[in-house]
Amino acid sequence: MPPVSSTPDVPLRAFSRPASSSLPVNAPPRVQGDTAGPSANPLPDESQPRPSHLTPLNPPELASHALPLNERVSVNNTLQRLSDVVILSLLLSLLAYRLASLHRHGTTWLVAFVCESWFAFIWFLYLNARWNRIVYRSHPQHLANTYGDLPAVDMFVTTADPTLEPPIITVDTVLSLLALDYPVHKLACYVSDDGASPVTFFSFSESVEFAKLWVPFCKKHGVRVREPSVYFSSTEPQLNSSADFIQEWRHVKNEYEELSRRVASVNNEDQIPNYHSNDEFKDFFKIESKNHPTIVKILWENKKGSEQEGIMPHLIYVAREKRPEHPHHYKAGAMNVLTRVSGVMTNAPFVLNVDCDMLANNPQVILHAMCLLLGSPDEGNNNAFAQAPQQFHRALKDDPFGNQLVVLQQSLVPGIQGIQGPFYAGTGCLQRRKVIYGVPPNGSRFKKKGGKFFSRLQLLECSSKDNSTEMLSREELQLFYGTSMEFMHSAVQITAGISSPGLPSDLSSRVAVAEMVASCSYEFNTAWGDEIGWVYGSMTEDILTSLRCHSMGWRTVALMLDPPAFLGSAPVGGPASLTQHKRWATGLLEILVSKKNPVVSVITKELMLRQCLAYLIILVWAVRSIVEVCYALLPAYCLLSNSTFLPNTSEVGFVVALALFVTYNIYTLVEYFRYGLSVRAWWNNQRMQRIYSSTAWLLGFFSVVLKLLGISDTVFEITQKEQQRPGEDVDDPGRFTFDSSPPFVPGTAVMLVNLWAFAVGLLRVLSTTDAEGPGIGEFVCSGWILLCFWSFLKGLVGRGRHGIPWPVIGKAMVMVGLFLQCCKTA
Ligand SMILES: O=c1ccn([C@@H]2O[C@H](COP(=O)(O)OP(=O)(O)O[C@H]3O[C@H](CO)[C@@H](O)[C@H](O)[C@H]3O)[C@@H](O)[C@H]2O)c(=O)[nH]1
Ligand SMILES: [Mn+2]
Repeated sequence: MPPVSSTPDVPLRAFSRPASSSLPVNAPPRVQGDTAGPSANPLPDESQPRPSHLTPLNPPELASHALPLNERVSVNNTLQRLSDVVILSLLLSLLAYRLASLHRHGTTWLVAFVCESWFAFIWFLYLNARWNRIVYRSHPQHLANTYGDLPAVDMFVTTADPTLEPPIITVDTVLSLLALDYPVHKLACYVSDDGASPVTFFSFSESVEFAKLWVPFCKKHGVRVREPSVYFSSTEPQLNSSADFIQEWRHVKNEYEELSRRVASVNNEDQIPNYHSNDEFKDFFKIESKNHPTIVKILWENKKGSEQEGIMPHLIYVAREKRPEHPHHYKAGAMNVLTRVSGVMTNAPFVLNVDCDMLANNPQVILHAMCLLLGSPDEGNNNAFAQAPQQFHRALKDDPFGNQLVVLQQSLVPGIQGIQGPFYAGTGCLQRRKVIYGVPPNGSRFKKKGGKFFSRLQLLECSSKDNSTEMLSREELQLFYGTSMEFMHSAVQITAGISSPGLPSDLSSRVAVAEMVASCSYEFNTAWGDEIGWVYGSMTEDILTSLRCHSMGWRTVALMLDPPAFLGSAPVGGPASLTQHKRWATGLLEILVSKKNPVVSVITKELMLRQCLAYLIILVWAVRSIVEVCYALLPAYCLLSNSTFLPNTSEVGFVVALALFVTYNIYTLVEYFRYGLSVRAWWNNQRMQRIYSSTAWLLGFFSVVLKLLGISDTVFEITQKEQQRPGEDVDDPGRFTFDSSPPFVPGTAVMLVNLWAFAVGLLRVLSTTDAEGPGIGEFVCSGWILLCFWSFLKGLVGRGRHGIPWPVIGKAMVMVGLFLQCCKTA
């Protein structure tokens, strides 16, 4: 759905829409990428001197008469609130009924009571997060009037494995960033390659020549989607296009096809042309991806005074040092290295980061984001970052793996925005560099000055305001930032808000320093990974880092644009989807059981209570699995042991349970309709929710338990990125696939148990007239679970990737046997 414009009836809160803005909300000025002619770029023409009456203003000093950069709009959601309350009341009524009749029933009622209390708690968390809905509209056309001088932005892209993440995907993503509508000399793009792969490096060095064609082409013709594979596969020149345009279009297309052919033809270093004779590659000779020194390469420098100045932004390749004996902290470690490397090279006050498979889909994305971050405190100066929701391209129809997150995000993000703001999601986010350096928002101080670091940073802040950094000794600064003088200097500029960092124009002179700050011992005895940078200690470093930001008292804002700001790829197939959910559940539980959990931050820091409750929705995923599995086994248990866990049809409680079942499903269904989705998408999400919770989330729970017991550490398993697999599966890519990884075992067991129980229960009903024992409710519930696990049922008879492997079935059988034993002894 168009996220913002679908709410035309909303009352405006803070600003009224200025008469001068005739553009539709958030719509890009031009969307025809295939017609010739310059795009209606809201940026000031860089070649023209600025009119003298437009004085450039620094963000904090924005004049009050300036046209608003954004509007804050609160959405009327009375009906939503009402439905949320109705469902909560039904849940509470059911609980009350259970409590009142507990003495008449056995343990099954107690178990049901505990599970349903948990569900009521979860529902309450959702209710809280959806209560106040806020959306923002941004007006990039007003930026040109207000800001002659836009702040610089460093763009980070991470990749880690050329097999799971084919380099062409990363190259395409980078091309889409380089071509964004933003002054070229204000941008720099840094690529982190955790695989230290010569193939990835080769792909990038090959892409530079094409980028020099692509970036000017996009800007000249106002191309809508600036990722070449998407652009060329979805656009043809229109009939009325000029001959010149068509010729240019063909040329660029051919060059792109040539580039992708060259990149695709290289799978290992032996296939790289002139690999051994080319000096460019000598850093990669004989290195292992997990054991090598830092490699920093300037692929393109937008050099002042050179012939090609301004053709495209800087492009820098970084493979940080890796040694087997040093922990690398996965993506968080990579992001921290990029922060430091860019700090000593370009040191932009804003940082944009995306995952390797997440293309910039809206060329004005940075401009829109700036509208939410610049201006007066009212307008965005107090926002730490602008986060775009995760949206996906080439998404499978009807969301067969329930991982396109449409409803989850559309319903929660505006709600959380009404509290302290959306969470940092690891990708598609423009943030202030000073927030990464642990600087709290203006005027906000910690209630409890526990950490030495923060009081020192405050000291740092006041000392640098009067421009005398001597107040902090070099040793003290080192404790935060590490030993590099150059980096410390750059960090002080950022924390003090000095806008024009006096960095050398010659990037190559900074390579040696960059290599030093990218070494793996650099962070020893510093605040990196804790109070500075991306936070270590969780597989979901994004949420942990997000939590620190909100705990400092920052607000954040969602970047919901139409067309969407960024588009990523959602995993396809059972194994990849479950791997991702397992990592998320693991990482989120790691946060919940750590000292950095939000409950602690509410008490000791500036995290708002309601924001903490919003975080809990996701942090409890792994814990939820235990309850969900219990509840999924409950009907089977009753059918097998001839008992009940639901009120029978003659009791009032039955009506409550039925009403709950019906309202909940109608509520969620209506939600799917509201966002333009189908019944099938709704069902897929309902059933995948049940599948994730008894497979991936459960395994996530156990990996954290093992970590807490010190038995094994948690690992970041990279998601396989979408790849066109010719031949196989093209007709049914949405069909569930299996492999022998552990998450499939509990899922198979839950399915088998319910299958067995349903059959046993049915036989009993047919053979006796006993009025005691399970009733319609237990049958419906067990049948519902079987429907949810239908793909597992099909997996019993499926072949190849569509069949559950025998070892998995075997292990599941053992679990089923144990469960049946429990039912007997009960
Ligand atoms: O050691 C590593 C592992 C991963 N990555 C990169 O991290 C990104 C995300 O990895 P991916 O396997 O695609 O995970 P997703 O589950 O798709 O990512 C989501 O979840 C992650 C946390 O679990 C966040 O970091 C991501 O930003 C968020 O998009 C990719 O660009 C990887 O190249 C690294 O740079 N180094
Ligand atoms: Mn990803």
